[in-house]
Formats: sequence, structure tokens, C-alpha cells
Amino acid sequence: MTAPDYGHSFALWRGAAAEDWQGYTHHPFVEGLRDGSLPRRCFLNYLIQDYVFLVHFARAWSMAVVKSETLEEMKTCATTVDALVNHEMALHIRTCGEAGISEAALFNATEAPANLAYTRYVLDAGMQGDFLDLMAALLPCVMGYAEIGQRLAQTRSADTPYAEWIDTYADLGYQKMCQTVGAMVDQSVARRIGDLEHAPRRDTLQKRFATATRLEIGFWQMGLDLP
Ligand SMILES: Cc1ncc(CN)c(N)n1
Repeated sequence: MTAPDYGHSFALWRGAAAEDWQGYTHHPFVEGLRDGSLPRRCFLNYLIQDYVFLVHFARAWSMAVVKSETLEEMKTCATTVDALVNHEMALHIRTCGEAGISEAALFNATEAPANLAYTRYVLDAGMQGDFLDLMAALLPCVMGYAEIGQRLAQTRSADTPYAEWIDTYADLGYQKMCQTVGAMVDQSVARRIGDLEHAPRRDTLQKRFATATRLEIGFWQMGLDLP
């Protein structure tokens, strides 16, 4: 399988967080989506939480619009907000709707602690830091699902009931968005701090990426550990 190109900064951050990245992208929840063994109630509970997650993630990407320094950054971040609220969430609304869960119920769902911790961590990264702090905390979410979607589309069981979920993230449109975001982050890094590998902020940014990656693991785990 050829590794998709999501940019140099992402590749550095991902490489330095390799063990956590593996734990995130190959979590038992993900394997359950791939082979179809994930219980339906776990999937629905995850989707409910993920709807709320996406609401707050859209807020974080909106903050990135505010913290942009160029029109190009602004456009890419605004497009990502649109992709989250108008496209990705459609999957959640449709699938939960088929299970009798209304959109109002999704919007008003009580956030699980792992969900709350993750989204507020990212929002805080943006409030305390700058555009790059925000990007380092946001990339595991965006690129991780792109990697998972691509791998699962190629290796899933023919009869997994989670094909629609997998296709949402394997989709060319989603993959292209990740490449655009990855290229933007490379330019944003170069513009603000030059060579990432030798920048004084290298470790801080790396830490933000690694923390968000571990919070993704916690999110999957929440999906398995039903209340
Ligand atoms: C928790 C989580 N992480 C990432 C994604 C992909 N946008 C998502 N929907 N949910």
C-alpha cells in the first residue's frame, strides 16, 4: 500500500509518536470496524459522541480561521469547517436517524469525559498557543482517519456492516482535503518558524501532536467501554 502524502510536518510528528500512532490507527475498535465484529451498540454510542466531538472540532477549525495569517490559510481552514459540519456529520445524522436517534438528541447528548478532554485540549491549544499549536493538536484527528479509511477500504471484510463509515474516510474528497491541509501546515510552519526539525518550538509542537494522538486512543476506548 503506498503511503499517502499528508505533508512533511505531519510525517515528522507522526514518526516521533510512532508507538501511540500505531495504538490509535490499529485500535481494537478500528479492527472491529474492519472485520465487522464491533457490536452495533458500541458503534452507535461512538457515533453519538463523535457528533458532539465534530461540533467542537468545527469550533477549533473556526479558531484556526481567526488565527490565520494568509488568505490561503483562511480558505483551507474554512473549507475544513464546511467539510466537518456539512459533509462528515451527514454520516452521523443519517446512520443515527436510521436507528431512531434524532439530530436534536445528537446535539444534546451528554459528552463522555474522554470526548470532553480531547476537544477542550485542542481548543485550549489554540487559545493558549498560536496557529501552529492548534494545527499540531488538530492533525491527528484529520490524518488519522484518512489513514484508517484508506487501510480499511483495502483490507475490510466483504460483509462488514461498517462499509459506509470506512468509505467516508477512504473517499477521495476526504483524502484530498488531508493533502491540502498537510501542504498548508508545511507552508505555515515554514512561514512562522522555518525548518521544523531545528526550530526551538519543535518539541512543544511534537508534544501537542502526541497528546492529541493519545486522546484519540482514549476516544476509541470510550467507544468500547460502554457506560
Ligand atoms: C474522534 C475523531 N477523530 C477524528 C475524526 C475525523 N474527523 C472524527 N470524526 N472523530
